[in-house]
Amino acid sequence: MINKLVENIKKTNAPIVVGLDPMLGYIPDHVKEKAFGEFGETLDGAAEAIWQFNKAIVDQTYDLIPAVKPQIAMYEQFGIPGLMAFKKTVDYCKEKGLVVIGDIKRGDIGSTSAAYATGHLGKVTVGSKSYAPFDEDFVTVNPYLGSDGVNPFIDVCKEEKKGLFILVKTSNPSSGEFQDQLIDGRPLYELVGEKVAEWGESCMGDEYSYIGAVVGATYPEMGKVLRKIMPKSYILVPGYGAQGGQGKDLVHFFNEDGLGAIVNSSRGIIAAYKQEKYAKFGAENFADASRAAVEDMIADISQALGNR
Ligand SMILES: O=C(O)c1cc(=O)[nH]c(=O)n1[C@@H]1O[C@H](COP(=O)(O)O)[C@@H](O)[C@H]1O
Repeated sequence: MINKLVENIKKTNAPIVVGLDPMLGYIPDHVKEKAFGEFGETLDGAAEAIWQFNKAIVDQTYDLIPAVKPQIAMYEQFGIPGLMAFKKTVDYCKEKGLVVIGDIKRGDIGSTSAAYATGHLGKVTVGSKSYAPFDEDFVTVNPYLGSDGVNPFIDVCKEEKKGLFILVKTSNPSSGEFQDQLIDGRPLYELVGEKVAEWGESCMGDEYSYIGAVVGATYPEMGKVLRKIMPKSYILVPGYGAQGGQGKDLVHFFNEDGLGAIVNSSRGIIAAYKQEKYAKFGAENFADASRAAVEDMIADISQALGNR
């Protein structure tokens, strides 16, 4: 899958990911009214609204982008119907040729991680049959439990030719509370970055490893150091847009070949119609506003990379 991700990035010339984080508050009234008319103000109604919202955005943007990142929490909050909307979204995006990064941030003791990896990346066996329950291409993994919590994910990736993005330095304001703690004079995130590089060595695709890292756009200086520590790992960079990251902050997350990083924006794209800049589209044309926001994000990052 790392090869497909790199191929899609080269084809679109757009190192970006659209984050499909569909909170109900971002969904225009006309979409909600239609869904609630059919299913009532129920969990099924909410799930239908988020599915229709996602589908419209994917239909208007898939030709411009290499990948999407549905964040499972936004679906899980609507229970089983929400998870069904998650799965429908994963399948639809794959049909459209997009790489799907399931943002699930899992990680546990080995046997439990193995079950998460089976459910999200692998196949589960039921009697004589086997099923791929969620079937994302990549997932995000929390490495706090150490190697035996991460290895089951790596094993499934090797079998299924899939990939991981492992949390190294997260974008949120409190991320330094633990991640920046010094151990023998070095911050913990650097030690985790070294471990990601080591895990990645035995997991090489053609140019890059399928074991990648997450490093927030909000910490560009740390991104520069981590880029060097993990030269063969793709870096998923969230924090663009709504959290304040801009193209000019991101150049050092990329390698000299212009590859090596993929920048996520969720609210900045899916709720673009709510921003003054895109207000002219109106709520009716929310997906056109998302397309314009994708085009602007690509231009911003390309310009920053061109100027370095
Ligand atoms: O793993 C992630 O994607 C992630 C890691 C991180 O450090 N920071 C971060 O914001 N994210 C996710 O990236 C998305 C950011 O959303 P926006 O701030 O709306 O663009 C959310 O789905 C977060 O859960």
